[in-house]
Amino acid sequence: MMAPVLSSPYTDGRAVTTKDMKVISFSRIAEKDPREVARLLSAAENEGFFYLDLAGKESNGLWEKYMNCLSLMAQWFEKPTEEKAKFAYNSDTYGYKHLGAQAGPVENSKDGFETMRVAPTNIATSAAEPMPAAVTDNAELMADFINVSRFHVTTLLSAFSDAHELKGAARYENFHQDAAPSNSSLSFHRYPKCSTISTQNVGHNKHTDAGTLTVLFATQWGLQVQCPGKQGEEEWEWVRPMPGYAICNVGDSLRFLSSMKLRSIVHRVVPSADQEQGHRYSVGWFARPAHGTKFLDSEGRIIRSDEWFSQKFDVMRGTHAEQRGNTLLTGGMEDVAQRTKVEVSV
Ligand SMILES: O=C(O)CCC(=O)C(=O)O
Ligand SMILES: [Fe+2]
Repeated sequence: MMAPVLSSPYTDGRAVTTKDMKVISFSRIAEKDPREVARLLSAAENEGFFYLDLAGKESNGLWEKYMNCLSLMAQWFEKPTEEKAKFAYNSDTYGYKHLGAQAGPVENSKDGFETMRVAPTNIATSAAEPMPAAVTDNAELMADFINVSRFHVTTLLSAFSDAHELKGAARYENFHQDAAPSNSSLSFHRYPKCSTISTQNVGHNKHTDAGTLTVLFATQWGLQVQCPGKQGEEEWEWVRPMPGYAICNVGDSLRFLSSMKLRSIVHRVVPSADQEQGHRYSVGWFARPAHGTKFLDSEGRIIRSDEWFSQKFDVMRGTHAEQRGNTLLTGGMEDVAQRTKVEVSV
């Protein structure tokens, strides 16, 4: 059973302002309702983040699929680290990532999450680098979760293609043929229980997502987005967890493919009151274009999406000083002052 969503991310329960985000009905997008498509486009062009209401039959039980897969993986995360580390394959699309492998939200800190990633091609027991039994024994469930997530992404991408009047191979969904090799991946994240005042091995450093669209599932506080504040400086705002709704965001690859018409939002994860009580979990379907897809990036280069992806993950593992040196971490969404700011606390 899922615990109820806490009313506040703060341990003293104080009221919180949350980011006002559009709620898009997936059913209406699937039906090509022009008003809903216009709202979707406005969310992607102006905000870069939106809630996706999964209640309709068109969503094919996606929320329940997420809950079933998460409960399997939450049990798996209980295993000792040495056990989990057997599935670390030095890949950013499949296998285990240990706590602290990337830079954290605070200067000189390391991240506070473990990840188990499942690539669509990696579920079969026969894979050269096998997944844990929690995945292979439930291959159908995992494949179903991935396929239905994919269907959601394709439907959204197709709405963007229509809105941007793209034809044939130029349509966004056509860079995402299921059979084409890509870095698309299903990621299960666990942020171990911690105190909200710790700064080492907590949270997830600021970033934009490397791929096209992310469909994120989370029922606990922790996620924050960067928004222009009153003083002209960027400020962090909390994203309210909403059971039954996925949180979608436009990644660098889709922004670049759209010639910057669509926007990404810089986001991060910091410890919240939930994490004083137990681990925090989030699950993401990270859609990424087929290998070889080319675009103009935020460094002014024509680059392949798979190359952008691998450079970005290298930067995420780098030091904060290295991250300040180019636009890769936040995809060019920050001005120089913001990008080079040293974060001394969260
Ligand atoms: O854990 C979360 O809620 C967000 C994780 C995230 O932004 C990511 O993995 O790209
Ligand atoms: Fe992200």
